[in-house]
Amino acid sequence: MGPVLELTDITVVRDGTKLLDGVSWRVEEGDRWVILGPNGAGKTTLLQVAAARIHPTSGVATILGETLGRVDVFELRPRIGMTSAAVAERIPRGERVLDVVVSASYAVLGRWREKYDDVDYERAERLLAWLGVAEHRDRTFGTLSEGERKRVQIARALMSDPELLLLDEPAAGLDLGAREALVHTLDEIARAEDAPATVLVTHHVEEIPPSFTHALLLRGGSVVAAGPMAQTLNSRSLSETFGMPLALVRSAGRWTARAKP
Ligand SMILES: Nc1ncnc2c1ncn2[C@@H]1O[C@H](COP(=O)(O)OP(=O)(O)OP(=O)(O)O)[C@@H](O)[C@H]1O
Repeated sequence: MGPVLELTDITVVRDGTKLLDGVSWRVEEGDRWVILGPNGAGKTTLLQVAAARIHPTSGVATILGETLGRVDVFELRPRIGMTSAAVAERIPRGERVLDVVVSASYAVLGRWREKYDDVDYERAERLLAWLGVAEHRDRTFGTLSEGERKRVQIARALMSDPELLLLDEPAAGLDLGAREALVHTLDEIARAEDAPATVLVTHHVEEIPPSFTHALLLRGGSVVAAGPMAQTLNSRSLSETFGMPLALVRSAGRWTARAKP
């Protein structure tokens, strides 16, 4: 089996601006990547290419063995689980939580017309339980707290048993307790025996689950460093990525960073 994702020298241009500039990146089965970079670095754009949501302007993007431009993306997308603010915005606020999750089996938002089997509902309930939000199954999505919504979205992303899981800032907007609980859950998901290759986008090294294996650092649409965590993520590479002197510390598997005086 080839790589889960392979990008070769991809560029994304919008309105004459290069949002991504010559990015090459390879994700193998079993890899768990974090993408770090400042605001506007191109992280979401990169994830959208990986999710087959946008095509690169130049370069080659191969996702799950299929090359963008030569594949029906509507067949490819259900094989990819994704959470992002943009996806969350499209979830109807009046939708029942259980339906938000179950409707992912057909890669549709808003439960209408499709028929689901008992086995789909059982899987959705198991996922909600795993994510710790089973008791909210009959609430409407709009009544949940931000942290609960993030968990429901992750359950939804896992519903179709994806081969690639993409998480765009899943901890954004969470309080400290909710963030820590989510990092723990993401760690559990990543450690699961049949876990899909996973990519997590964040601004904060504190949000990297201990079991994550690789890091890609992005600045101004270009890769500063990419590879196994131990060789890639350090004070020097992080300082270059964020354009300021930073001290990075790892303790008990978790990372913290602060500006150097
Ligand atoms: N259609 C567009 N035209 C011009 N510039 C765009 C367009 N879409 C996005 N951009 C710019 O591309 C850059 C990269 O955006 P992107 O959302 O990928 O960054 P990001 O690293 O995810 O940022 P953040 O951390 O703030 O979410 C930003 O500077 C953004 O303003």
